Amino acid sequence: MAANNSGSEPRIPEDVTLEDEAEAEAKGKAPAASSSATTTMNRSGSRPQLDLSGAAIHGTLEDRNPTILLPNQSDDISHLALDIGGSLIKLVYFSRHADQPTEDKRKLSTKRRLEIFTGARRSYPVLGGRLHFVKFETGKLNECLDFISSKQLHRGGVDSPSWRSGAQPDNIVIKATGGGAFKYADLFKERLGVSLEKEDEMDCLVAGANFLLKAIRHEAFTHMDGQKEYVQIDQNDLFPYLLVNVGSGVSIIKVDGHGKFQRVSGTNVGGGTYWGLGRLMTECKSFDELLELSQRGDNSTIDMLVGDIYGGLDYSKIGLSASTIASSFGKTISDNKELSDYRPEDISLSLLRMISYNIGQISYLNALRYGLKRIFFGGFFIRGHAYTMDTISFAVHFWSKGEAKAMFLRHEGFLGALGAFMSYEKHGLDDLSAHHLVERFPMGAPYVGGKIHGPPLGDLNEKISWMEKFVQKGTQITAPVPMGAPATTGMGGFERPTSKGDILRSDASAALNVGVLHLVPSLDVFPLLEDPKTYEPNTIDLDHDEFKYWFTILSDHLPDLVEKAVASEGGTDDAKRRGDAFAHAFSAHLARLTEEPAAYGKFGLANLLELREECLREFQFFDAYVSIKQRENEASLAVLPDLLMELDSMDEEDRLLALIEGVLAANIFDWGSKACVDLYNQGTIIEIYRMSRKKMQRPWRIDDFDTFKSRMLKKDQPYKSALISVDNAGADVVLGMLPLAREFLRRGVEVVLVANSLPALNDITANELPEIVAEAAKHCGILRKAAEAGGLIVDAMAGIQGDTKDEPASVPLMVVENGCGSPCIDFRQVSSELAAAAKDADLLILEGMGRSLHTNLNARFKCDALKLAMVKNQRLAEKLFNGNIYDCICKFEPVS
Ligand SMILES: Nc1ncnc2c1ncn2[C@@H]1O[C@H](COP(=O)(O)OP(=O)(O)O)[C@@H](O)[C@H]1O
Ligand SMILES: CC(C)(COP(=O)(O)O)[C@@H](O)C(=O)NCCC(=O)O
Ligand SMILES: [Mn+2]
Repeated sequence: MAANNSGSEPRIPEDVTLEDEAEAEAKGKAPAASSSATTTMNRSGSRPQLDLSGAAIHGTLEDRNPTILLPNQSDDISHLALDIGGSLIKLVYFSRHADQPTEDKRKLSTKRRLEIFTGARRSYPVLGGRLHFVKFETGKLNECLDFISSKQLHRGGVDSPSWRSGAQPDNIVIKATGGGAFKYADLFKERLGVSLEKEDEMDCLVAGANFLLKAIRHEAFTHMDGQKEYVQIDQNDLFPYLLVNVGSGVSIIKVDGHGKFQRVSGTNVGGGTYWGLGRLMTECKSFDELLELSQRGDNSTIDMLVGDIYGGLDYSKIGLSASTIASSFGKTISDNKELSDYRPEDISLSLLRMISYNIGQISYLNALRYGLKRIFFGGFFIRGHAYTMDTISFAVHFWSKGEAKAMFLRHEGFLGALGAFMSYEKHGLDDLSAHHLVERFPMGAPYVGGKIHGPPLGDLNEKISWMEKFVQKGTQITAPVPMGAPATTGMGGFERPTSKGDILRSDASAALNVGVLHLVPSLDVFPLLEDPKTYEPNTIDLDHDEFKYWFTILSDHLPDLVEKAVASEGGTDDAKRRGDAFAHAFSAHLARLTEEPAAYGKFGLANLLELREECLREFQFFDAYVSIKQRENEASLAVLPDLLMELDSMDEEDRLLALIEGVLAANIFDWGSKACVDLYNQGTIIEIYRMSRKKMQRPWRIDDFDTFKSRMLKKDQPYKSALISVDNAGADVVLGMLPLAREFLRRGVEVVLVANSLPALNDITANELPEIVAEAAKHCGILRKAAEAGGLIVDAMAGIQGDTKDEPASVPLMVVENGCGSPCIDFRQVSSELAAAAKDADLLILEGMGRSLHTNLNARFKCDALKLAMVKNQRLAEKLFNGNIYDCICKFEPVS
């Protein structure tokens, strides 16, 4: 964990994306010790390297976040790389997950677990952790040095053994690129005792861009007429492309492959020119101030336009409108005016247009020269600024007559630093794919519209204090995005920016655009997805109207959620503080997304619901619904024996129907649905369950039950292995899903129950499930034998009701975690445990609104799939099924 260094950390006036070390989610596993014992890792002779020899998992195999011991790892490992440019210093650093003991109640026998893991075990060359992105002004190098020093980044972070033992960082080498790696090498040695190992700037830019384009799903986007659109990059069709890095100066690189590139051109008129000239010509003290000014500018007072020359007319013969700039700053020659006679706003806009347009044009010419159609723009000049991107895109589009496409990168300014980081040998990043990376947006950095800046937020208390400060100030915890779509003439010119907002989202808040990248090597693509490339988890696009609706739903639900969360932590004053901070943080995210829906990349409802859970965890609410879940589990387990008896008295066909009805009816217990929560005031759990069952009337809104039943009754083609993804705690799992699982077991079908890795609303987790199964097994031989066979019940608990030794062996009942902490599931990123279990499955059952309606309703799988849910939201029922709230869905999709 970060040291509690409030007050001692440097002030960071630049945007920073800081670690959230409040909770750990490591799933990194060490590679098999033998396989890496002799690996040589030293590509370029630098010392920082991970020595994985002898690596071993420390702790029990059940640990979700096992500590990895690297006995042969020298203490001076560096997890930091720098790009020291003419204007800005960019840092990329890696923090390993905090070693947090996980309380794991799972009763899986080690033997069974090993069986599962044998299938899933692989060697993970990269350790689980997080990549952070931070920048400083080069002119404030000292702040950067203070930052590195306070976090001991040059010594592997404050958690590293060398830091704790107070060892000297002799011989530590840090990868660095950019001119400053040469210029400031001595200062780094003097201040931090570290040597900078220089990496070639172009190598780094290309390595960084290639990594991002390969590993981050929504890294690249187009920006035309104010519209941002993410572009899916096909890995097999990435090269060649043109990379234009707009930093202080501009580098133009033709990229043909990994490590294959040529710097084909460049221009000295770049970001430094805009900022430098702008500073001289206006009173601006910061780059952002200058950019902000441009948003209120009118360049027609400064630029000579076609209309100025043609008496207000277009020069239509060559396609130039009257508002096209004929000559940047050209008008100032004819007026008898001094610099002070011009508005700084107009100057800034003229400058911005001149430089952006010029860069766009030169880039296009180079693309033309090499026959390239795609141009990626990076560098901090872009700064995610809508008008800058629109201007560049316009130039590329205009000159290429739509043939070439300008694309931008979310990690625009960090290409070089990432590339330098990549140059550490054997960190394993090269092997990472999109499914190993999860981007999160913690409130780790102070961000607010206005000018509040502050220290990096290392610990929970600091974060809470920040949120409180915002509230006290009555400041809106979001900064508006002032730019509307600029009006284009379509004829080679731009009108002025149409929106007149005057605040550029503060630099610190812009940090939210780039989150912390969590490296989770144990995530996998679900192997039963029919086509992972075209798979889209979200059923409905979160467009403007849809977002507005969910904004209201989630905002309305907040007070109740906070109350539950605070109660789950004992209702203490500390919990109340954290509850308030959580509410403000989540509201701030919502407000941010309202301003710019694409702020965090391509965002669907699944992401939004997960963001809420992540926010809770950020403020250390690990299970807001814990007592509700317990209460409902107990009440449901008490009536389970009667239900099982009732089911056992039915014939096969009636029983199947009763089971599916039971699942649908019990899915009503959903604490995320407002309508359902209102219902809970009207009766006990069992009363509501009975009422819900009584109301089950076929045909359901989607009713494939008969086809499913026929398939189940096919005696010559029984299923072998069913993956059953469960949803909510209480009646949902106990009275709905467990009896269904039992039906499969009694038919000789192996069952793997799939549950969340982390809590989300009232969802049952994989940790909680074995106890429930064990409880249920006390009254049911089928469940008991299967749970024993699956290692779910340890020996001591077996034989509770008579000796089962003489009974025939059962197929196993197992539990695996799905890798998620959300009410939805994205099958591109599931636990390797689930991926391994899926290999033998011939039936997948998805249950609940989150996992089978909000997500995956249209997903196709390689095995038979049954999607079961009660629709607990009127709008969704109308939108998806032209139906009503409490409609039921039983969608069966056999593969053949
Ligand atoms: N906060 C900032 N301070 C200074 N320049 C900034 C800032 N934000 C964006 N910029 C722009 O980014 C440019 C630097 O981009 P960058 O990619 O970091 O290049 P370099 O490596 O040359 O420093 C500056 O010249 C300026 O135009
Ligand atoms: C979060 C949920 C998807 C959980 O549903 P579940 O998967 O448990 O069936 C659902 O509660 C939901 O969409 N709630 C918000 C809509 C509402 O309050 O009407
Ligand atoms: Mn749920």
